[in-house]
Amino acid sequence: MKIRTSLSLSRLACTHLGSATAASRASCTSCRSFSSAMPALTEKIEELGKRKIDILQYLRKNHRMASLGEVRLDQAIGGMRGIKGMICETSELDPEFGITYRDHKIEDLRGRLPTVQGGKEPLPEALLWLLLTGEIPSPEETMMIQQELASRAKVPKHVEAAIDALPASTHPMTQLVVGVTAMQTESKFATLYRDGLHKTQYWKPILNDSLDLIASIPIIAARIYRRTFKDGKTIPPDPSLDWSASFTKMLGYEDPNFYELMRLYLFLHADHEGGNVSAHTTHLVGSALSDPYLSMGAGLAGLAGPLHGLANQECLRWILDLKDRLKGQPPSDELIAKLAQETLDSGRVIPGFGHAVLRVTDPRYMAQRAFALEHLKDSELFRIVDACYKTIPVILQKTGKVKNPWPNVDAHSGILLHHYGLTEADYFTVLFGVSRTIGCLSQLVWSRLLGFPIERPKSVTIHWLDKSLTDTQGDSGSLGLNS
Ligand SMILES: CC(=O)SCCNC(=O)CCNC(=O)[C@H](O)C(C)(C)COP(=O)(O)OP(=O)(O)OC[C@H]1O[C@@H](n2cnc3c(N)ncnc32)[C@H](O)[C@@H]1OP(=O)(O)O
Ligand SMILES: O=C([O-])CC(=O)C(=O)O
Repeated sequence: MKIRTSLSLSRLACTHLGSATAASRASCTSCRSFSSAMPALTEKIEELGKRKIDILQYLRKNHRMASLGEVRLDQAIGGMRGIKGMICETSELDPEFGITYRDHKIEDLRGRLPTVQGGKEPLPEALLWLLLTGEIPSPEETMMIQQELASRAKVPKHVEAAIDALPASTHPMTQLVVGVTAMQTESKFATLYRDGLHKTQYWKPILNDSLDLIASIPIIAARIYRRTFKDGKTIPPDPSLDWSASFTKMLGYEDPNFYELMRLYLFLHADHEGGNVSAHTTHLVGSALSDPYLSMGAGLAGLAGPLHGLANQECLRWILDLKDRLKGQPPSDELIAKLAQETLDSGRVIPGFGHAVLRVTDPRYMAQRAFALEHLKDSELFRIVDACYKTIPVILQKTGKVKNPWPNVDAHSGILLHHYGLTEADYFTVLFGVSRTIGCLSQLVWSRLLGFPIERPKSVTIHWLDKSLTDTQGDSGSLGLNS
């Protein structure tokens, strides 16, 4: 499917050493780092980077010791909620309004980012451009990055072999982590670092590796799907299609409405500021100058946790369980309340509800709900999700401890995928992971561009807490408690 423009683009040559011969370019360390990283995109990132670096330098010089807030004991014990301890440029999460991508709300971008001709949903490759450059791309720029990704989409044989060495029953997220990590052999950053690349240049091969990985991860992900859930025969990428449609086709689906859903899905799940588990892990590992393949592999391992990305598979299971119990009857508040209470009583969480930062219904949930209202209004599973949307927050509120009783992104995605035939819940987080490469790797490019150091917060022992807090609060401490 084509974007709303016709543009013929050849691969752009390296501008760094404009007139150098191919042989001299191939032997030049700096030039090799530039050679295939899209000069038009690189220049835009560099331009914005200069402005941001100036601001950071000014702030460092004039406000170095300014406080961003105290750190309380409950935050140290409670997963560092609310501590402002890192910088992320690509997106920001407001508890009341949800995520903004470079200051643009989800619902605004759903009318502004380029789409395919005749389509409605934003193209994730256009979002990648926005996250990297801070600018909404033109259709021509979107086409440029789309073609760039299509030309980079390839997976070495040893990566396929590494995945194929695992039993087909291995959880798809484990296979994804293995595949992405095995791609590390391709890292240009790792090679250039060993060759002595100057630190101000790191971000360029990081960008180069990131584009390669974003381009290729759909091939890895589709291989996993085909070997675990289908006949094992792979379907090649289709360079005439956009990134999402080509991926969907590789999975084995060709419904244009499913292509639209996947564009929306891959757009919505891409980025959620810096502190979520997958982004923060990618950032942390990357701060040690591990390359994008290793950093993203680690981030994906974090995404595979049921309190984070894996919640979407748990959600579909929960809803299917409810459907079985309904035995064809319309969903009743009583039955939903009963199942929810059983889940809570057994010491489990209700998947797809709650959030560490959000205090409203996730706008990503609302975007999926809007899609469902348009495309699958009559689906039984949608009716169940709709009933849960009205019933579960009340039940969670009654517990008195859940800070956010409202649904998050994971509460909706499963039934949409299920509607188009992708029913294998264990696979859902892989789709999330494919999308998240866009956000995590854009963050990684920016972390290296801004020259952030290795991340290393301070930890303390319970003894240290006991001693320093009780000394300053004037009580005698808890030293006798366990004796
Ligand atoms: C893409 C994403 O990652 S979105 C999140 C996906 N995860 C889920 O949907 C899983 C279900 N939700 C949860 O487990 C949580 O709401 C989280 C992990 C998302 C956020 O956790 P927190 O920030 O610790 O939430 P909060 O401060 O509200 O937790 C307070 C208590 O409420 C409980 N709680 C929070 N959400 C839920 C829930 N959906 N069901 C039952 N209990 C819940 C917590 O487990 C905690 O209980 P505890 O004090 O007995 O340990
Ligand atoms: O922000 C979080 O902690 C979790 C989340 O919704 C995401 O990463 O998409």
